[in-house]
Amino acid sequence: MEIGFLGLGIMGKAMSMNLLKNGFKVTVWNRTLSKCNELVEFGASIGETPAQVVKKCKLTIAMLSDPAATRSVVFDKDGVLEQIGSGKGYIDMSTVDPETSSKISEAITSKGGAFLEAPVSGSKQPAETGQLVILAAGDKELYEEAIPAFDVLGKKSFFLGQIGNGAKMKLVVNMIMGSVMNAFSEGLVLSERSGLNPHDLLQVLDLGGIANPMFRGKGPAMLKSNHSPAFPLKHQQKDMRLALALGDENAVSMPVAAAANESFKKARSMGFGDLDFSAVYEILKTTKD
Ligand SMILES: NC(=O)C1=CN([C@@H]2O[C@H](COP(=O)(O)OP(=O)(O)OC[C@H]3O[C@@H](n4cnc5c(N)ncnc54)[C@H](OP(=O)(O)O)[C@@H]3O)[C@@H](O)[C@H]2O)C=CC1
Ligand SMILES: O=CCCC(=O)O
Repeated sequence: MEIGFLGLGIMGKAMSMNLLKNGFKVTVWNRTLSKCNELVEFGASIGETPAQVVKKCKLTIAMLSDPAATRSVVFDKDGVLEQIGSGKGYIDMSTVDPETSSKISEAITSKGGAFLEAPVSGSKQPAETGQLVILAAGDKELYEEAIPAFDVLGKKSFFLGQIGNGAKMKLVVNMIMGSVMNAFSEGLVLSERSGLNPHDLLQVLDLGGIANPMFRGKGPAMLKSNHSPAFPLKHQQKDMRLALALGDENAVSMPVAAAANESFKKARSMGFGDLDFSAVYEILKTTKD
């Protein structure tokens, strides 16, 4: 199957590379076109615009930064809408809000195309090793058609029903993750400031009921102030913002998430947006009375 792939950032590059390595023909496009070259070395073709990619491929996947980017790639000149139509499918795997996803769905289906939202849980390494968790919703037939690709990209796919449910699930998961990252960072700083060895804290956490891959994977690097980006902080803050908006719409009080969002905003304002979201630790570490 020939697959189109739009967006070769941290995630898109790893995911499209994985598809290539597993025998799919892939045509790639990225706003900064030079980022396509590395994929070409592994057998990818280049489309010069999103419209060109959709024209060539029956199925096109997008993995873009945020709602503005996903809307632009669909609705702007040379965008997806110019070539989508009957017999073609478009799958947006970016993390966006349900409203953005619905608008894109309406536009694609009104031209006769099929649409699936399919954001993912899992970061750079799971993307490289095909261990993502896929949270799909929308066109069930397109979901079935995409399963061979999803089986390469992920360890488990969920079909969650109507458009918006994939986006909501992803935002809830990342709202929890962002809040936990703040609590974890506060714990690391508190252990250090109160005279404990934070490496001991990591070991204690790992043996108890709240042990998890995030503490295990990121903790040692955080203590060295290594925040090499797997999941950029600016995207985590975007997800907190979108999750808080979902909370507003549903009258759900979320004071913990709101406080976490403030920390991520502060970290962005200090220039940490392109670092890993673990860099929120740095703002807590530098705050003294
Ligand atoms: N990194 C992670 O761990 C995870 C990320 N996600 C989500 O996946 C998506 C991608 O994340 P990630 O790969 O980390 O992000 P990156 O910041 O690494 O990449 C963003 C991509 O979006 C493109 N882009 C940005 N703005 C525009 C625009 N206006 N028009 C066209 N293209 C645009 C960039 O193009 P260019 O190269 O030209 O800048 C790039 O290809 C996000 O929604 C994120 O929340 C989901 C799970 C995990
Ligand atoms: O959206 C990003 C998720 C990152 C992760 O699951 O580690």
